[in-house]
Amino acid sequence: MTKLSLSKDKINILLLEGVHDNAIDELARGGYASVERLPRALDEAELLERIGSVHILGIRSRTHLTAKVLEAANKLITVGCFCIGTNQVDLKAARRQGVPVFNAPYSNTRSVAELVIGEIIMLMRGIFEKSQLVHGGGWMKSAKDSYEIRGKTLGIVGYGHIGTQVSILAEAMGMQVRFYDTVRKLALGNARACDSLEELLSVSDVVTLHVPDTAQTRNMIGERELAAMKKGSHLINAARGQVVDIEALAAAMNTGHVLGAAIDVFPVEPGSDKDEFQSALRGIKTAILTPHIGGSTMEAQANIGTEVAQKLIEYSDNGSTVGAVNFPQVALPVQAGCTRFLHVHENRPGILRKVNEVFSGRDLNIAAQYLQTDPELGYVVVDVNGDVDELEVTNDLRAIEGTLKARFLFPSQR
Ligand SMILES: NC(=O)C1=CN([C@@H]2O[C@H](COP(=O)(O)OP(=O)(O)OC[C@H]3O[C@@H](n4cnc5c(N)ncnc54)[C@H](O)[C@@H]3O)[C@@H](O)[C@H]2O)C=CC1
Ligand SMILES: O=C(O)C(=O)COP(=O)(O)O
Repeated sequence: MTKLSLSKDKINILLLEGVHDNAIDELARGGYASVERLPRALDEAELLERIGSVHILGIRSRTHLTAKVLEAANKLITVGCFCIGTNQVDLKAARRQGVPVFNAPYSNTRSVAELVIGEIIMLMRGIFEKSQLVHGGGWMKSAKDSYEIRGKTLGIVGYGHIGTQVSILAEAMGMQVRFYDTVRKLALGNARACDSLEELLSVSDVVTLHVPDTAQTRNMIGERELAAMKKGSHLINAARGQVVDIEALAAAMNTGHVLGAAIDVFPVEPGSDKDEFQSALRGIKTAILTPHIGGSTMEAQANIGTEVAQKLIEYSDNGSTVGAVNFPQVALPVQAGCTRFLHVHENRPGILRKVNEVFSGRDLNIAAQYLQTDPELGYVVVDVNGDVDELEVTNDLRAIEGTLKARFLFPSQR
């Protein structure tokens, strides 16, 4: 039977923000039963109170894992973001704690792309404003500012997993697609790259944003960029809230320069469904505002639940970091009859030698070893044959200066 440094029933798993049932089922199949699931995010104070006893934490986009929380997470071995974005986690602080962070890079991309396609038509026909009026007893039967999307130009900023799917769907409906990305990308179908963001903004009837939240994308759409958009055009943001200067967008919409917008993500989003949403866009009739639900479909959530739970199990069971967003990627097939040790350390000279001395000093045979490093971090997986005092070895590994984390996983299949 597989023996863990901590038996599976003692591994405490906390899943926040209503992670899908599939995650619980997958974890149960993997032998992990000590799982607590909460429907909401926890704030920093609540996290600080609870994190000390958590071994595996699952979150979505609303839980902010700050350096302070991670430093208090003495038992934490891994974090799963049950979404695409990982900007809500201080990834560097997690690395410093020797904690790999996983996400689901594809599972909700189609859902976002479909929402965007729907919004393009809603915006180009002024559906939101007209529908609101009808709800209030009004009747605005007019073709003013309403257009077919056929033949119009869609500008996609960020031609990654979501941007490319939007591109294909929009072309299928007869739109001309232009895109701008900082990385050279293969243009799909008849889409054409723009040389600059300014060029894209100046030719597009609808601009849709699909970039991650980075220092370069913060406020990438501000007053200047909005002014560079065609008069009467539309903006869609289902990427990250910080990408658009919301005050500047509200001003551009109030003058009518930007006719409509569909915004799913905001610089500040309510921590829970009970908190009031504040934004300068509230009340602007041509602004479709949605509560960060781009990836919130039954299909996406089910797939994400399975995908991320599997990654967490893989890491907990055998140390695989394949798919981790902040860690060197290591996967080593399980060796029969071996005990597996995992050692995460600062990448500085001499540490691997000291790790090996822990084993050679005991006359232990290393059956397999796999090391991956990046400029700051080293992660080594060591499989050792025969009888070994796991606790003693792990303690010696932990004593090596520069060690961030050390644990053992097997012996198995003896
Ligand atoms: N609203 C929602 O519920 C959801 C939002 N998202 C967000 O959508 C965004 C995009 O997701 P994916 O397409 O999966 O990401 P991705 O990583 O596949 O694509 C992002 C693209 O943006 C490009 N890029 C990065 N910086 C850029 C810059 N400064 N200018 C132009 N291009 C730049 C990258 O080269 C890449 O091609 C992420 O921020 C993610 O968090 C994802 C899923 C659901
Ligand atoms: O996948 C993402 O990056 C998202 O923005 C979706 O976040 P959520 O899981 O809906 O909180």
